[in-house]
Parts: sequence; structure tokens; C-alpha cells
Amino acid sequence: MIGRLNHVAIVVPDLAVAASQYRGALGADVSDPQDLPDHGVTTIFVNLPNTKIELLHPFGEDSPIAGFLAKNPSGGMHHVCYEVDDIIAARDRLVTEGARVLGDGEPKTGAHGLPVLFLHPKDFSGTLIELEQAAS
Ligand SMILES: CC[C@@H](C(=O)O)C(=O)SCCNC(=O)CCNC(=O)[C@H](O)C(C)(C)COP(=O)(O)OP(=O)(O)OC[C@H]1O[C@@H](n2cnc3c(N)ncnc32)[C@H](O)[C@@H]1OP(=O)(O)O
Ligand SMILES: [Co+2]
Repeated sequence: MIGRLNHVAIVVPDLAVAASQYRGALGADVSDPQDLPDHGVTTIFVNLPNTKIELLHPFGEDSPIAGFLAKNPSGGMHHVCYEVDDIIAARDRLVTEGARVLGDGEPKTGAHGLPVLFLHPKDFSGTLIELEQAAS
């Protein structure tokens, strides 16, 4: 069911520092920051030949990543994002199999303007999974 690895997300304590590390020391193509109030995060994307790295920092007071950063003040790997051809069919299959879809269970528009969902990390060997509808 899952397809391409769309991105790996890393929560960072300082977006400007992280962007400078990726752009400078690692010589990567790094986007400008984007605030996503609906998701409670600010993102920067690092564009690699075969996938992307999403650098994340909390935005606003109710950010879903605030607890993660409090527990991991130096930052750390936060989630992996897989593409699926049909996000509703994928969700329904996962629910049938007992996985917990986070939030209200309905897809939200993600950083690339496509529907996304999150699956509870305790149901997938301690890794938070994001599903993104593949671009048509
Ligand atoms: C930019 C848009 C979009 C995109 O298009 O790319 C994004 O990526 S948005 C990214 C941010 N949004 C989300 O992460 C939404 C889904 N996440 C959540 O709803 C929450 O983060 C969470 C997964 C429910 C955790 O919230 P938290 O407040 O930390 O709750 P708990 O403290 O109760 O955590 C429960 C349990 O899970 C462990 N945990 C938390 N985060 C992770 C993680 N990223 N990876 C692995 N495990 C995680 C946490 O440590 C707790 O474990 P125990 O201590 O053992 O109970
Ligand atoms: Co993401």
C-alpha cells in the first residue's frame, strides 16, 4: 500500500541554525521557512535527489511537537512520511487493522498542498507515520 518515502522530519530547536548547517556544511538545497498555523509548526524543506528532509519547529501555543521538543531539547527524528495512492482507502484499511489515526481521523492539507494523516507511533514500533496522498 505505501509507496515513495516523501520525507523524513526532524524537530530542531533553532530553524535558522539547522538551515545553515544543511545549506553550509552539508551543501544542500534548502527552502525558506513556512509557517503552517493549522499544523502548529514552521517547516523548512531540504531537497535531496531521492527524498526530502523536513525541518520542524513549533509554531503557536498548541503545537503537537511541543512535547517532543521538551523531551528532546537538542531535537531529533520525529516522523517518516510515506505516499499512498488513495489516502481514504489507506486510512480505512489501517483502522480495520487496529491502527490509531491521530486527530479527528480526517485528512488535513499538508505542507505540499495534499491530504495528510498521522498514525500513532505506539502502533508502528515507536515511529510516528505520516501518510500523504500521492500527487496525481
Ligand atoms: C507540515 C505539515 C505536515 C506535513 O505535511 O509534513 C507535518 O509534518 S505536521 C508535523 C507535526 N504534526 C504532528 O506530528 C501531528 C501528529 N502528532 C501528534 O498528534 C502528536 O505529536 C503525538 C504523536 C500524539 C504525540 O503528542 P505528545 O504531546 O508528544 O503526546 P504524548 O506525550 O502523550 O506522547 C505519547 C507517547 O508517544 C511518544 N511520542 C511522541 N511523539 C513521538 C514521535 N514523534 N515519535 C515516536 N514517539 C513519540 C511519547 O514519547 C509518548 O511515549 P511514552 O512516554 O512512552 O508514553
Ligand atoms: Co511531515
